[in-house]
Amino acid sequence: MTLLAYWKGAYEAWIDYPQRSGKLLGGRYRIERFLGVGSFGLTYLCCDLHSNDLVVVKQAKPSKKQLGRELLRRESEMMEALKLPEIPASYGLFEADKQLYLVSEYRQGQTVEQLIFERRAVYAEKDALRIIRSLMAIVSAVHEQGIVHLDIRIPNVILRGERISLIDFGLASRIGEPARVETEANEETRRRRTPEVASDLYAVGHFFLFMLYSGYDPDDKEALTGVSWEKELNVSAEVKRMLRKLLQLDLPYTDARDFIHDLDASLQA
Ligand SMILES: Nc1ncnc2c1ncn2[C@@H]1O[C@H](COP(=O)(O)OP(=O)(O)OP(=O)(O)O)[C@@H](O)[C@H]1O
Repeated sequence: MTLLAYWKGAYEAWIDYPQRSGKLLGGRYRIERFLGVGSFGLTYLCCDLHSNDLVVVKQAKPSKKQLGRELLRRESEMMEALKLPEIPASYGLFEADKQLYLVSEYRQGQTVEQLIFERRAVYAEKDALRIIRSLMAIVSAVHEQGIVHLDIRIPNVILRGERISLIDFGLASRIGEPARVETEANEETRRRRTPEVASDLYAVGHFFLFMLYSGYDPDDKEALTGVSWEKELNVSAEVKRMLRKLLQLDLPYTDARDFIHDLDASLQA
């Protein structure tokens, strides 16, 4: 690494350092807790002093300059366009101390990532099918409005009992618009980021695999490292068929409703 690259990295880490708990943003939102940092934003749980409600406030990462701000504006626009009960409501953007922030509704619960990796939740095939079915109801409603999420992953789905929420619309795009991927992006990134229905379904395929792997104990079996999910996971023939289509190993689904049809048939079986 060159000395310049080193200093640039150190400078960015410094300007992107999360703000402290207790600080008031825009004279209204008191930081309760830092929730996390993504590629383009810093997310905080805040108390809205006007309503006394907890809200989520996302700050465009200072080091990402104009691009970070543009993406936050887009995220706000997408959330405004998608008023669905399973998507946190957007309360709009504000600017303070030259920083741009997006305020949205806080959804209690745990992300599927936290449930699997921290709570050690284990999902049997039927449980996973039910959750994927609820997720697909949201995904399909998003698609019906001409939008694709493009970042469906286990940290972006929150569960609380039967209630499911899909968050993080930072990469959401209108179906058919040009892909916003770098020219040197690999095949996997293209599959996930091209603004078309198949990209979300591909991501749901991986989400589904994460849930099914939650019950996988490699000690139960011979050393299978490096062997594909089809050999490692003990799943029904119908689930295998759905996964192969989602993951584009067989002729892919072109519409979320076709996958939902197969899910319903499997759940009723
Ligand atoms: N509306 C919300 N309700 C509850 N928790 C939330 C909400 N939005 C975000 N979070 C929490 O904050 C974390 C980071 O938020 P978010 O995914 O929006 O940020 P990000 O910067 O885009 O991160 P990444 O790109 O790494 O997913 C989430 O994983 C989740 O735990």
